[in-house]
Amino acid sequence: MSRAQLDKQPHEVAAMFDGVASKYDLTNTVLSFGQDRGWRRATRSALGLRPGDRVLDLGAGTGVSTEELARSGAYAVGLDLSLGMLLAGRRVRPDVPLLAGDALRLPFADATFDAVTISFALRNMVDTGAALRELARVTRPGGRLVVCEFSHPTNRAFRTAYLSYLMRSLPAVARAVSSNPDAYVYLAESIRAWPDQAGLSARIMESGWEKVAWRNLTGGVVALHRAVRV
Ligand SMILES: C[S@@+](CC[C@H](N)C(=O)[O-])C[C@H]1O[C@@H](n2cnc3c(N)ncnc32)[C@H](O)[C@@H]1O
Repeated sequence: MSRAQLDKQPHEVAAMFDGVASKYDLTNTVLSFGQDRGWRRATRSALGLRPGDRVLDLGAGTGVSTEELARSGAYAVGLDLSLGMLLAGRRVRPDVPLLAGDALRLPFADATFDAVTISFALRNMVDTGAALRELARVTRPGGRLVVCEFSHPTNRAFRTAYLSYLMRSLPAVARAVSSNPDAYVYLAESIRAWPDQAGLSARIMESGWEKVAWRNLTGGVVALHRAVRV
């Protein structure tokens, strides 16, 4: 897959997720060996939410990540570009507020949220810096950001085994489970091309955020980056 194919335009990304929406939650749990639940709990905990806080879950998809945030007693709202993902979410999570919209033009006033978060979606955005700046715009000064995203395992032997799983086994498993296996070839390629923990940290710092720190989950398969709105 070429770099050009990885740089998908927003309507192409939305169409790709429309195609996997019906089995998205199940496929995630299978491909991550059930680790996804722990990653979502860790994201909620890193946000330090208090009851009544307003939190935006950007790239919420089916609302599986938004639902976890609401467990803290915060008012959690999800936003996504793919109507297919939102409709699939509406069917199984009718109580989770989910809105249609684009990360680069969020339909919220400045400083609306106490906290913002994005799980496994920043990697899909054509302009990462612009999405992070737009998240900063809708967050109050001192508000928190947590990015939960695939990253790069730190142990060399584990990294080699993981890359083999990513590039060989994952597309094969996706062929058996998913309604759109090509989307999982894109997933593997986009993870490999994504910046490492320090690289993403630098990008966040350049985009309206300070006090950036990260924590690896599952040996660095996923990293949680925390930051505070300048
Ligand atoms: C891998 S899913 C993540 C869903 C959910 N957050 C989770 O943790 O499972 C990525 C989501 O990002 C959404 N997305 C990609 N680009 C977007 C954009 N520009 N604006 C809003 N959502 C976007 C996609 O439609 C997709 O539903």
